[in-house]
Amino acid sequence: MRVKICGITKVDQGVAITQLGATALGFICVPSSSRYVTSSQIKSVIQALPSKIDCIGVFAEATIAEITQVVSQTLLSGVQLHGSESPEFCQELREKLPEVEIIKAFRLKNAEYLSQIPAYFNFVDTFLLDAYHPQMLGGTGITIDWNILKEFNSPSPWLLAGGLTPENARQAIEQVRPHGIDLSSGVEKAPGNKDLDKVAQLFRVIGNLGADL
Ligand SMILES: O=C(O)c1ccccc1NCC(=O)[C@H](O)[C@H](O)COP(=O)(O)O
Repeated sequence: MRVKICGITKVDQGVAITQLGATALGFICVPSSSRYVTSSQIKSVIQALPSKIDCIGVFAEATIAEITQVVSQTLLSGVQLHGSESPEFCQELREKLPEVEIIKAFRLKNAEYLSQIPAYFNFVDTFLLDAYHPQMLGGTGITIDWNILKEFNSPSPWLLAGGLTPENARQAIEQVRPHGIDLSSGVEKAPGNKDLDKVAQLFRVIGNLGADL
């Protein structure tokens, strides 16, 4: 199972979280976020990692040129689109960056929001289902109503996000059965400052649960 820890801002924390077992790190490339990091900060973290894991840049309403510039300045392996990017935008990005994983995030207010997703099936590699907040784009700590995901079927793998913590992650995985999970504020001391004890607790709690799914 993929475990993505998002909102990495510090080299030592990126290294420690990789050693604890994360399969992906997320870097917030949205300037208005308190977890925002520059290309140079991203590169410093990635160059220090002890093993090769997925490194994902998170963007919202950025232009194709802005995204490709950050990817070319860093060693990002994937791009997460967290705004209202269209299927056409994803298609164009895929043509520009054929080797880069494209993750499209959806912020779900209710079950009807899931109906937007099929239009993206041909243009993205992975989906990320996150909680809806009227003012904040992500890292909100709000949990999705997992019941609305019972009917969700996707030909592509998908990650469950939104308010996951070491306390509820195991139940979420067992109930929702995603291909992976994404956590940010649930393993933080403050925005952008990860709590390594909580990250370690997370990996103890989920153990090798992924192997059973
Ligand atoms: O985390 C942010 O500050 C952020 C800002 C703008 C767009 C996206 C952002 N985060 C995206 C993520 O992938 C988070 O990990 C996801 O929203 C889950 O966050 P949380 O509920 O805190 O676990």
